[in-house]
Amino acid sequence: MQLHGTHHINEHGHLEIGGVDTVNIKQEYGSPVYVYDVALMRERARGFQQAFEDNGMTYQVAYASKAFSCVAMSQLAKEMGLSLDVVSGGELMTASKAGFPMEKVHFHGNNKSEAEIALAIELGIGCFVIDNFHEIQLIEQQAARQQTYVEALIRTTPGIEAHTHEYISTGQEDSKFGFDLTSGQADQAIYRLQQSLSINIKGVHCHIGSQIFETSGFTMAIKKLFDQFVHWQEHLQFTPEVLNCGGGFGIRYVEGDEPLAPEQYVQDMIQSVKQEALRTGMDVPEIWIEPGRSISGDAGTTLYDVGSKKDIPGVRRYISVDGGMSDNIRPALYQAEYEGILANRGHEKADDTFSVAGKLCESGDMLIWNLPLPEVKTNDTLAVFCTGAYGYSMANNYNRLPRPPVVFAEDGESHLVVRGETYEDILQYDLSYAPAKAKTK
Ligand SMILES: Cc1ncc(COP(=O)(O)O)c(C=O)c1O
Ligand SMILES: N[C@@H](CCCC[NH3+])C(=O)O
Repeated sequence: MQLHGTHHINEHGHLEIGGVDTVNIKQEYGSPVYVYDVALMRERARGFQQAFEDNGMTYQVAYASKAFSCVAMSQLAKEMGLSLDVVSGGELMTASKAGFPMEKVHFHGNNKSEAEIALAIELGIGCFVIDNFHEIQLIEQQAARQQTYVEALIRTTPGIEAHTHEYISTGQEDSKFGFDLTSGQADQAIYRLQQSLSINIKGVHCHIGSQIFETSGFTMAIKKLFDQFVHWQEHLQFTPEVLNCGGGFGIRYVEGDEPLAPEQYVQDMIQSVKQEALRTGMDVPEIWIEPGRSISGDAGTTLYDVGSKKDIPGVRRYISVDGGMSDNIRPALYQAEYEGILANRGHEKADDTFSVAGKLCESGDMLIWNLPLPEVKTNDTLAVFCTGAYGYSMANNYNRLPRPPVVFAEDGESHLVVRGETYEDILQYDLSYAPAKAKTK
């Protein structure tokens, strides 16, 4: 079992994260609980930044807050000198509440509402990543209403779609996002934006997918975009100042996952941009990236309490935990795989395999199949690793389970950064139904 960052087994045989014993964390905050290794998030973010700085590049590393967003995470992103990618009014308000510098916020989304656009302009965000023609119109209306103008990138679909560690070329018809390059939609969008009095188009964005293990998809996209840059310069006199290559850098969830070091993705990207600039005679643009999973993913660990057990002789041994697809929907949604250990007995040898079931009313609510563990007992603490991205952010109240708290651990201290939901929270939106007259047929 490979432990990440500050995760290690201490002298009591307990898993420790950020210098804090996870057995104590479970005792103090209850379970399930998401625990983040803050030092590891700092290391990941710094790795990306350093790679740009070592190459003397002008850059922005925007944390994709969809991976894990809360006020404390936005504050940490601010402290780490990151920009922020948001995709909704909710993520935008979270950044605003955290005092995140709005000029470093990039607003994404294929269906931003009028209200979201108005709010973003009011708050003074750094730029919109424009996805479609409808959005151009909405932004223009809102900017005119607020008597201002905005900066923007256009999101393009370069015809390269990455599926985990594979990539395949696809046509624009397969993506709901962005302006297609080959059909001329992107050309039309640029022309349209050049006429705009309220939108300044400063560059181009593309995002080819998520959990990518190699750099060839990125380099192919960069090549395609530079061909387009030449075309735009010739025909539209448009030269992008910014090239945003998106996110999607993979992490190691289980044995067999072999992501590159974060710096490597950036190195290859920079090299490819420089090569393409040389080939086409264009200037090297600013490079922006948007990592989500690769900053918060392997920093997060979920602690559960083991409850019931069920042995089916000759078939399987099940253990059930006090959470499941409500706090981690990824196994049910994507057949995502995870590893875990008993956090209170980390030094003991695994001598059998157990399949970890959630407590929700679905057979598909399985977190891990056939996990090697020592003989599991009720009230053991199960730690499931790499739940830091798209765990809390995709959590839900299925079966009316309260969402777990989030704890940041660093330098031997734990901090509650999102409190766990209570039954009162679950019930807070419910109103009674008491019609004056009972309806009769
Ligand atoms: C536009 C965009 N940027 C960034 C990301 C972040 O991706 P990841 O968390 O895989 O780095 C996503 C999600 O895939 C995305 O859609
Ligand atoms: N939510 C997905 C990834 C989607 C990324 C957002 N564009 C996951 O958990 O892997």
